[in-house]
Amino acid sequence: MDEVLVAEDVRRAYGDTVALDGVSLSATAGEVLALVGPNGAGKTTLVRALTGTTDAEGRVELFGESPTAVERDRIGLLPQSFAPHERLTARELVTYYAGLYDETRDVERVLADVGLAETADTAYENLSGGQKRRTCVATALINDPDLLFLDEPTTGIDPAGRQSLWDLLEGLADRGVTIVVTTHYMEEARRLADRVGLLSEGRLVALDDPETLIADHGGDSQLLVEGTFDEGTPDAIDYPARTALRNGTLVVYGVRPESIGNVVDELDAAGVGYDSLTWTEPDLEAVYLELTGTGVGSGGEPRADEVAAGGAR
Ligand SMILES: Nc1ncnc2c1ncn2[C@@H]1O[C@H](COP(=O)(O)OP(=O)(O)OP(=O)(O)O)[C@@H](O)[C@H]1O
Repeated sequence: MDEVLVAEDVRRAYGDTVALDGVSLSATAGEVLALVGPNGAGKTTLVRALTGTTDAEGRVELFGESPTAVERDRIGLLPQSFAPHERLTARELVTYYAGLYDETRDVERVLADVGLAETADTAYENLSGGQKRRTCVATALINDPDLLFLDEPTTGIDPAGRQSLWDLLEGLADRGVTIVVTTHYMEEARRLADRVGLLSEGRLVALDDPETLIADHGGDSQLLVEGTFDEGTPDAIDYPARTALRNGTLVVYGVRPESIGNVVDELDAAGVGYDSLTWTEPDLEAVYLELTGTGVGSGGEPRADEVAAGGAR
């Protein structure tokens, strides 16, 4: 398969801070690769190393050339920090970026694709956070790139806007565009990516398709029982699966949906009252926790409570 992107042993340090500690990966045409990790894991530095916007050790090739040698039109980049001129409208901004390339897509089509057709004449400073981010995405799409890097494109975008952006990116990938996207939303990575790379402290701890990652490292499904329990409660329940208290929640591991009734019977038999039951499948968050000992959390910050949960396993 033709590799559009190859990176080998990429390293980058800022003084004593090791931002990238030997990352190797590749991507093929039409592949969506998601890079996931909490704040400080190295996602932005990796995107910058892959696009040649920061110096890094190791080998990076895009279309068989060094990032700075590749024809500019072929690459689209949405940096994490991107602050366009506030007084220009969305249409003016996208038109401005179109002027930087010899050949571009139609400005109106790109604005429509990112859902800004109705707000194209609003000054950037008056757009909502999500509309601003979508304007930025549009500037990365205007040159009709073959390889697109998006550093946290959906941050600040509401669920409906995220959904439509995902649909847009899937359409691009179907047309053969390779997409490298960073996110700290695990579900976004699972939904969008052909392969997910889990970054922790500058290292790529796993890179595979999300369902394989979950099957290999996600562990058991769990039944979460909310209520008021004491330390002896897990032992009072006569159920074959492992049961533990985690931050006040009674967790029964390895429960299949069809067995939830059996757990309820055991809780009743043991005289354990509860407020609610929630059944959860293993997900990428569980994979990350298993492989790194820490969680990512919805805001990208490491989840201390999940460190404790990891210890309880
Ligand atoms: N220009 C810089 N100067 C000094 N240190 C930096 C610089 N850029 C990144 N770092 C450090 O490198 C490490 C990786 O940062 P990076 O921004 O790549 O992480 P990230 O995963 O993108 O985080 P976030 O989700 O917060 O954007 C962090 O410890 C960060 O403080």
